[in-house]
Amino acid sequence: MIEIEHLTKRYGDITAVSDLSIRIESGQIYGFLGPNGAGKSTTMNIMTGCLSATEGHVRIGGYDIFEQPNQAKRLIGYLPEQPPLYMNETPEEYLRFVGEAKGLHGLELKNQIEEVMEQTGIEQMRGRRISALSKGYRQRVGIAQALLGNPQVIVLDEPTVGLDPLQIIEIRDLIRELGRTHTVIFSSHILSEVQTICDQIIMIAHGKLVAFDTPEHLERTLMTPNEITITAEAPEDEVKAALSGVPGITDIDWREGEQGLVTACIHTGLERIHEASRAIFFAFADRRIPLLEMSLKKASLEDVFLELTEASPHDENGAEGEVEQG
Ligand SMILES: Nc1ncnc2c1ncn2[C@@H]1O[C@H](COP(=O)(O)OP(=O)(O)OP(=O)(O)O)[C@@H](O)[C@H]1O
Repeated sequence: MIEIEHLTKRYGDITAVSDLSIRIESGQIYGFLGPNGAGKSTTMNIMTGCLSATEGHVRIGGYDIFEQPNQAKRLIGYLPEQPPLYMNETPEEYLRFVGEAKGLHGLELKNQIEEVMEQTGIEQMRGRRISALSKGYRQRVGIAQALLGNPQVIVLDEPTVGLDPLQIIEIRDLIRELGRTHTVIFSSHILSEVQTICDQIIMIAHGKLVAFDTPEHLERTLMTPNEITITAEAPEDEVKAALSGVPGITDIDWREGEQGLVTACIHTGLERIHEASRAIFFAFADRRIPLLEMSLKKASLEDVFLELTEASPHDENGAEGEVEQG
């Protein structure tokens, strides 16, 4: 559906997107994840024909966005980070204006406006000025205009930013709903959001692709080890002896325990956390060593994100690499 090939965008000395290649298939929800300044908006602006590229190609449904912009743009609806809403207009007036700009008119325009207002739940607000709407409803109006013209792909740049928790839930539900009938690509720097909504995660940092996978597979294949923390009531040498026969342990950090107690943070192999915790339990039980505490910390998507997007010392953009979470 969308092919991005060797895409590069430079703003003077700043390389916002660097040799990015992605292939997006129809009918899935893609989360575009990356820290601030990673290049998400730049990529989305190029993909939707709003910005030129320095190098590379983008094809939408086989049409080149730079050479056949009209055909390519017809297949894509876009909600930019700051949608150009006309505050003095009502949603209905605004949608009519956008629809006409997309080449719709007459009955078709009227029907489509009704349809997108229903899809985004803004019918009740049709006659109010946009300036009087909450941020959540304004965002819905922005999504409604993206849906006009029946595009196959919907691209949403940070659609939940600045919304309150209830509005965030509503917009996420709307994205899920749209995912049933459209290919949806939305950017975010909120991990939990991307994890719960998307079928695929595209992760970028410093303008480069660092991961492209399902949320589940990304979590399973990351490099961060799992951790098991135990507290046992026994001398340290007995605890060491008990752990020496446990398979799957890659490393142990010994922590200072209270009197008579030993605390250790045990690292295990990637997929072996339960195997290791079961073996630890029985090793201590066999030796009748009281195990007072055992807690598991599984590697999470957050770990993957931090691991893959960590700012490199040679970061040419000077990007901050900060992570915000919802
Ligand atoms: N018009 C511009 N002129 C110069 N530099 C720019 C311009 N637009 C973006 N940049 C730079 O390009 C890089 C990528 O920016 P971009 O807005 O695409 O990132 P982003 O991932 O969308 O970030 P955010 O989540 O903060 O919106 C950043 O270093 C940014 O400062």
